[in-house]
Amino acid sequence: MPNTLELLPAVDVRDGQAVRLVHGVSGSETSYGSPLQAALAWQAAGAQWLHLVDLDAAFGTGDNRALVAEITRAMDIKVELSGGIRDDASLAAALATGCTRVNLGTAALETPEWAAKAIAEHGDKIAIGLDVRGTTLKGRGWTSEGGDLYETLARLDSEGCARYVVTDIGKDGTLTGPNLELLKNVCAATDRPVVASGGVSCLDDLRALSELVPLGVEGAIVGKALYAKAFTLEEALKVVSA
Ligand SMILES: O=C(O)c1ccccc1N[C@@H]1O[C@H](COP(=O)(O)O)[C@@H](O)[C@H]1O
Repeated sequence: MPNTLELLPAVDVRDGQAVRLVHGVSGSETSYGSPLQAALAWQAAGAQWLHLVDLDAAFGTGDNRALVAEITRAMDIKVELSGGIRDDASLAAALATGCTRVNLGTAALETPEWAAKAIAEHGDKIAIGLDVRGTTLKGRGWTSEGGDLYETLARLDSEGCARYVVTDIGKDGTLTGPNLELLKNVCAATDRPVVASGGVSCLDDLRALSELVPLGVEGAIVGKALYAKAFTLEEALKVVSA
C-alpha cells in the first residue's frame, strides 16, 4: 500500500462537455468545455491518474462512450472509468479502452451476482463505487436507493472486491470538505483500500485525507476545487507528496 495519497483529478462528461454537478443532481451542471482538453491539462500538470465519468451513462440519458474511449486512449496516465458499466457489453467496452480500472456502482446494487462475477474475473481492474447519503447507497445517477453501506461492504469484501471508491453525495460538488468520519468508518469496516470522493475544497482537506492513508485511504478524487481554481493540481501534488 502506498504511503502517500494518490490524487485522481476528475473529468465528468455530460453531453460531450466536461461538467461538475452539485450533489450529483442532474441539471445542476456547470460546464468546463472540452473533456479531452481538461484531461490533457491534468496529465500535463503531473497527474498519475484520471477519474473519468460518463454521466449520461450513469443517469441513463444516453452515453459518451466513444468520447470517453477516445480520451482514455489519449492518456499516458492511469484511467479509472465509471458511469453506466452494468453488463457484459459495457464492461467489455470499458476494459477495451485500455483503462487501468473501472468503477461499478449501480450494478453492485441491482445485479450483485453479475458484479461478483466481474470481480472474480477481473480482480483489481474492478473497483466498486459506494455512493452514499448517510449510510444509504444510491444508484442510477444517485436517484435510486440500494441498501445499507456496511451490509453491502461486507458482502463485497466476501466476494473479493479489491477496492472501494466512496462518495458522500451530500458533499459532492459543494466545496465543503470531505466526510472524514465516513471515510474512517469505512476503513474500519474493510481492509481494502478506499478512494475518497466528494467535498475536497482546499489544500488542508488534502492534508487531512493524507492523515487517513495509514487507515486505508489510498487516494482522493478532486473535481470542483480544481475547476474553480481553489488550488492548482501542481500545488495539490506537492502537498500530498510532502
Ligand atoms: O460523479 C458524479 O458526479 C456522479 C453523479 C451522479 C451519478 C454518478 C456519478 N458518478 C459516478 O458514476 C458511477 C456510477 O455509475 P453506475 O451507477 O455504475 O452507472 C460511480 O463511480 C459514481 O461515483
